[in-house]
Amino acid sequence: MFLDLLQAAYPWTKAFHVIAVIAWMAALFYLPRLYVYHAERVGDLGPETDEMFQTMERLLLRAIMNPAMIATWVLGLLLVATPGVVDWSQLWPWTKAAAVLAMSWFHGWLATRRKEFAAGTNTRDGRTYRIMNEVPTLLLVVIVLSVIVRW
Ligand code: HEM
Repeated sequence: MFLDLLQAAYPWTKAFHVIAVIAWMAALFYLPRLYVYHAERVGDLGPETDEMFQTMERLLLRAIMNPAMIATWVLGLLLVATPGVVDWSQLWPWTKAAAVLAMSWFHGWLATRRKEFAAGTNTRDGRTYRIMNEVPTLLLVVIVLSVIVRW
């Protein structure tokens, strides 16, 4: 019964999964960019700029990044539960799962860095955030190749 429902909803579940993924990725790309500017400029521009960055970072995390991650996970797991969608004897579900777990770790890493900026205890420089900005790009490539090429 529930499985029939999942099967009937499959294209919709997949469509909303991809929509949630796009929102999540947009935030995962933008937040480390904000951290680059925050880490590099805050000394020159004073406490008002610091507060403005903090507000942008908090809202991006709370209003977009967290809800988008939850929606991506819930809809993704519904797809996993849909009969005939995932064949665990193939390689692609495993590479995708590994990259998705790494993406979720990156999300948590960014959330911890936000708390440090809010407490005024950030120790990392702009260069570190520039480098970390590449992490979601690399993981995105692995995920899209996994689901589309299906090795
Ligand atoms: C968070 C946990 C996630 C789970 C459990 C999950 C699971 C799934 C499953 C089972 C499918 C269906 C595959 C098919 O019908 O062929 C799917 C499709 C898809 N996923 Fe995810 N996914 C997750 C996160 C992500 C992320 C982070 C991305 C991108 C960064 C992503 C991108 C996609 C895309 C583009 C498709 C559509 C592929 C197609 O058209 O066949 N997913 N996902």
